[in-house]
Amino acid sequence: MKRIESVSLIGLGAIGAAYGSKLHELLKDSFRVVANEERVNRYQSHGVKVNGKVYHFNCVPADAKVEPADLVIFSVKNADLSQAMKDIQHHIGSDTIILSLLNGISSEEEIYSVFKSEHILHSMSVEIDAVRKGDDTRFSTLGRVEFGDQHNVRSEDVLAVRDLFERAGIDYVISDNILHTMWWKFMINVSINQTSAVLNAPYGVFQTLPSAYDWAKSVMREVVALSQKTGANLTEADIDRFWPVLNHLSPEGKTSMLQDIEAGRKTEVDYFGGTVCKLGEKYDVPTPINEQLTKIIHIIEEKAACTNKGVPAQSV
Ligand SMILES: NC(=O)C1=CN([C@@H]2O[C@H](COP(=O)(O)OP(=O)(O)OC[C@H]3O[C@@H](n4cnc5c(N)ncnc54)[C@H](OP(=O)(O)O)[C@@H]3O)[C@@H](O)[C@H]2O)C=CC1
Ligand SMILES: CC(C)(CO)C(=O)C(=O)O
Repeated sequence: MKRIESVSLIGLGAIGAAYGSKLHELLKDSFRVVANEERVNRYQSHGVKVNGKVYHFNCVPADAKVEPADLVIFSVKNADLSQAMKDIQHHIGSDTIILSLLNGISSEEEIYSVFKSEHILHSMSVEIDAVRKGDDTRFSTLGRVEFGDQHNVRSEDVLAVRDLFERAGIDYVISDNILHTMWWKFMINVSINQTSAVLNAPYGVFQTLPSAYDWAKSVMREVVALSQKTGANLTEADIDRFWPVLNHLSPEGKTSMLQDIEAGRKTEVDYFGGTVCKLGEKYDVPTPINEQLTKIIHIIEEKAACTNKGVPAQSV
């Protein structure tokens, strides 16, 4: 069996730092964090905090020529993926396994279009409630990584990643139907990320207010309808499967999209509601709630961009 002895990760944010802390504890300096000079200086001068503990990861500048890693993990936001692929290219060799922990349903394809690698696994992290403020990440649960081969076979790569997760103490599930798994997570993000962003609501609001969760479910139903056309075939039972997951998250925890809104960053709305609306047009499936959510979130982003530039929104 292939054994993963070296891992390179790009995107030391909430997700990257949370899983990175486990990989660093296992692999020490064979776990490398790739970043540009400004980020490397920042990570090296203060370290990165995960649940109160300061980590000094082995940071490698993006332009350094290095030995390829056994496994490369992407954990940037979708809009940063294209730059991240350039920055981490020296870490990807012909045998390197690639995992993308990005939400949405397009990152694996985007990575394939650049590296043409047969070693890209599909994956997603679920039931994790990591919240990041600057370089300080906290989580109450690390959840699990669900991953699999695009043909749903237990390939050598799948078994190698399973072995790594066992050694690192990262919970995982190997999916037998990766398309369905990816779409299930997509449905959750389209729903809970976007509704939490416009309601300014941490998980506790959805756990305790039936009206909020009912609305979130109506967003999921648009994705269920679409999935019937794409072959992912989600059903009402898949919606019901999210309730116990939601209740396992910290009431104070926040979706990655709400964290983006609060930090005045651009969100991943184009990869969630934006994608739903495009697919809705393609397959002639109505997606009215996603259309409104997408519009509202774009407006919130525009307001934040004005604030960031010091321009009052009313003068634009
Ligand atoms: N947070 C969560 O609970 C979950 C998030 N996800 C998904 O995981 C992905 C990452 O989300 P999250 O961790 O929350 O995002 P964050 O914004 O917390 O982290 C992204 C990190 O990527 C860094 N980055 C961006 N571009 C580069 C680059 N070229 N080189 C090196 N570093 C780079 C950013 O650095 P800087 O800050 O310096 O710009 C930032 O630290 C998203 O797709 C999200 O939807 C999935 C499950 C749960
Ligand atoms: C499912 C959820 C909401 C938390 O793990 C997530 O994926 C996110 O915050 O982006």
